[in-house]
Amino acid sequence: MPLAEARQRIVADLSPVTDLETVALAEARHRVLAQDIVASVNVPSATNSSMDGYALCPGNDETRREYVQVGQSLAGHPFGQALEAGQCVRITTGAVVPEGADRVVIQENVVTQGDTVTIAAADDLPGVEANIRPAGEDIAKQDTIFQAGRYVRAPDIALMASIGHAHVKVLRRLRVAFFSTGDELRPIDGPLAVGEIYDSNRYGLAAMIADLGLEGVDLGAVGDDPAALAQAFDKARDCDVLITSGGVSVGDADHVLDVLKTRGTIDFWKVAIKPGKPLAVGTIGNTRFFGLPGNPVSTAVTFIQLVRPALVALAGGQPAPALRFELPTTQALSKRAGREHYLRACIEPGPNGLCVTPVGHQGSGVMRSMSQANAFVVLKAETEHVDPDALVAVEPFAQSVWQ
Ligand SMILES: Nc1nc2c(c(=O)[nH]1)N[C@H]1C(S)=C(S)[C@@H](COP(=O)(O)OP(=O)(O)OC[C@H]3O[C@@H](n4cnc5c(N)ncnc54)[C@H](O)[C@@H]3O)O[C@H]1N2
Ligand code: MOO
Repeated sequence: MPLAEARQRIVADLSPVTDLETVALAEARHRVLAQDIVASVNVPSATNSSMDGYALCPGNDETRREYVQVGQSLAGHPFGQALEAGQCVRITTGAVVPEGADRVVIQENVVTQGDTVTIAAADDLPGVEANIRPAGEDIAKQDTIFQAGRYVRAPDIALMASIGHAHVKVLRRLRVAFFSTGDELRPIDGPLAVGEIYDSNRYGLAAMIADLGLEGVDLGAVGDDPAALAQAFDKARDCDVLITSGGVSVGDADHVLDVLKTRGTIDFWKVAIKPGKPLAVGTIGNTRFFGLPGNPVSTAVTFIQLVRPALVALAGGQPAPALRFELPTTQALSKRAGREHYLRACIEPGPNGLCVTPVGHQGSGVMRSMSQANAFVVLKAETEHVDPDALVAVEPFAQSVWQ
């Protein structure tokens, strides 16, 4: 199946979670908002100074340079009275600007003698509103700062705290079960016999699921045994999603699809992507199923490119479109026509601006390429050759996957 069609089919007809829970704001990071967030206060709450200096009431005399200091307004300790023409107060950053004052002069620009504050140079006369932050400059009371469906990031926590929003209604976390398959897999804290390998994909999957803020349910490593696989499938029934790694190709021990057929349905199998061709997508009852190929880079690439947008949508969020742009490649690239290729690459500064270089060995078992890379180079299915310095499509890893 062409990659574009697979992408479309994966996100079509998804039923996002709807159950809500209320969490303390500090727990809301990487959760999906289940309510619009409306400000009940202005931020800042009062008109205040952005600098340490003197809040001035020039009256009708814009060129006035001499003022009488009648008090002070410190952050948390407002002056509390109105100023008259020719008066000023000492003011600190964040302190309330008293009524009557309409500008602040920074303290570096004045000389003081007793109660008299003089602006040293005519050039330093502040204009109206200088160094003043109006009430509601950031958020006005009744503003909707976020809409339901928003994925909460660290700055959002600060913004909600700034309006005193102590508890937040969020969607329940998507439950994502996962297991790896293969008789060769061993726990990572034991020895290896000949032909055995550590079960690295399960750790990679757990980390990618956790990175999204979703609840991972680790069902362990399952041998190449249809009965054991069937049991593992059944354990995932109360989860929203099941992701497996391995056993989806055409080998004698690749039983995942046969077992899936006894438990649910296969929507499609095999996508024109490299790495990741034998990806299988299906359903078991209400659980969405993604059978990822076992080669570690294939597991990671199919998760990022095809599973992640579905997880975001199922969790109640909006998958962000891929941030894709073109950069010159420092190397010639060759491939066979037929599949869209996702090369692991590094975007780096070059002599004429940014360029991109594929990192190391591109084999689908070579996980170091994933670890070292900071971007994918995407080559179209029909592409066979790219010359050095030609523009290629690039997708940086750092982009957000939630809108
Ligand atoms: N005759 C054909 N052979 C293969 C084809 C094909 O079209 N015809 N497709 C190849 C492609 S492409 C891929 S990708 C792999 C995927 O196969 P499976 O999903 O069945 O994966 P396995 O055979 O179970 O494992 C592949 C490879 O990955 C290692 N592996 C598996 N699980 C883990 C794990 N949890 N942690 C680390 N490494 C793991 C496994 O040992 C194998 O080396 O099939 C090709 N074959
Ligand atoms: O296409 Mo498979 O996923 O590379 O090795």
